[in-house]
Amino acid sequence: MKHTIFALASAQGRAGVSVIRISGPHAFEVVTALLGRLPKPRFASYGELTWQGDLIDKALVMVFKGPHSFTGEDCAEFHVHGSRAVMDRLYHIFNEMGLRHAEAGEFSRRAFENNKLDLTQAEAIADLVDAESEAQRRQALTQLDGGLKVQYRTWHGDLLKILAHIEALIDFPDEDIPQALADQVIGDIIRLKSELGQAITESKKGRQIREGFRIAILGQPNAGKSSLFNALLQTDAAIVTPIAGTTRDVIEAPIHIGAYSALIYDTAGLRETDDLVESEGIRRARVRGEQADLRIWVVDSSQALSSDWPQVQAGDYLILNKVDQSSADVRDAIKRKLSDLSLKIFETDLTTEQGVSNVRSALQNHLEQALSLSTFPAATRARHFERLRDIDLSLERALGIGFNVPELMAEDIRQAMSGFDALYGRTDVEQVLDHIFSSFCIGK
Ligand SMILES: Nc1nc2c(ncn2[C@@H]2O[C@H](COP(=O)(O)OP(=O)(O)OP(=O)(O)O)[C@@H](O)[C@H]2O)c(=O)[nH]1
Ligand SMILES: [K+]
Ligand SMILES: [Mg+2]
Repeated sequence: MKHTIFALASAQGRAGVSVIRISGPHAFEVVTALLGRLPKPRFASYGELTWQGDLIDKALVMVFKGPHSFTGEDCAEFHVHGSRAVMDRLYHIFNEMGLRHAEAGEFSRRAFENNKLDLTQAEAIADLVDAESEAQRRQALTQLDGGLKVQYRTWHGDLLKILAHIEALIDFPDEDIPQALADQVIGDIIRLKSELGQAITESKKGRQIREGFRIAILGQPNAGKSSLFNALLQTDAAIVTPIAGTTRDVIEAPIHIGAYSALIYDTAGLRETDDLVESEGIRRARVRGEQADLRIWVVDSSQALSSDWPQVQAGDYLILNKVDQSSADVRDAIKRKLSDLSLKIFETDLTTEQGVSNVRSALQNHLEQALSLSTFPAATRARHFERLRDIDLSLERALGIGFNVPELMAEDIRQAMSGFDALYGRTDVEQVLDHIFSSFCIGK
């Protein structure tokens, strides 16, 4: 028989009220033992929790009868005063009663095993708990609501129909295959493949929303990169000095921009150097630049641009900094030199933060455009992206083979279908499930 498990469902630490959740076959016995009665399911009931004649706390108690509960098992919630002492005493009693403290993600895992959630929804719970930005919250909620599940089921159903048609056609000798039906099958695969292609593109945005849009600040030493980093974050997290080569490691900080979460990176100034430490910092800076979703180049506009600079690409931002020390003519010359690249150019004086608000509002517009989703919800995790890509490849193969060898085509369609099974968690091996649920927090 399954263990009855318990865990704090609310945040750790001292609080006005803390919620302890228990789930499993003995949940109701525990409530009856402590409260002296079993409240009507789904109704809050206030009373004294006592154990062996000792009053533990006064609490609000709710019970949920399985399968009409989060985990699908009998569940109970104790809303107690959130002190260390109350918690310690209750945990001790639960242990005495033979309950076990839940592992990370164990409540959600039980919900999944009892078919209360599929894997996409379980993942959405973890995301919702972790959500910091408005976009992350919306995305997780849509997914929890079954947005991805419904989409995947629809595609899975389409594949099933396609497979049934192919199997019907397998029985025809080549020359007798009804062409209209064969054409329809091919047309259906092409349509599905294009929808999938769109989902794969969107899943990149989904990941940027979930993990944070990565913005790298790059440029030569002393251009003012760390000054910009600090100005955007309104902190002094990065060291700013007149010494070229001050920043060595990549400094990363989360930043909220409108409804979105982003990660911003300050990096070492790019130059030729014999210094071992600095050159490692520069290597890391370049890597960040390549991986970034957006690059912001900072230039000291009072200095002439060296010939090997900048390595800007279309779509990058260019900050002409130190306008207090440069002339408009020089800045215009730089702009002319770079005019064939489509860059967004800004002028700043970072000692007074002049021009920073323009950069900030451009970033907000940029994220709103880059991350607006056409088909909501988007797949947000690498796991989804990889599976969708595999499914797409199976369809590609099926189209390549066509009705030359319908048996092989059917096999590819079956493979695509099993990709969706894995996405809802129907066929995934234990290991994958362990991996996914262990990343949850305890009490979820
Ligand atoms: N006059 C003037 N000085 C600035 C401006 N922005 C930054 N500085 C100064 O330029 C120097 C270098 O600034 P940092 O922000 O450390 O430059 P960095 O690009 O991070 O430099 P490294 O980390 O060494 O590559 C500091 O002394 C800043 O105070 C500006 O707009 N005008
Ligand atoms: K510096
Ligand atoms: Mg710096």
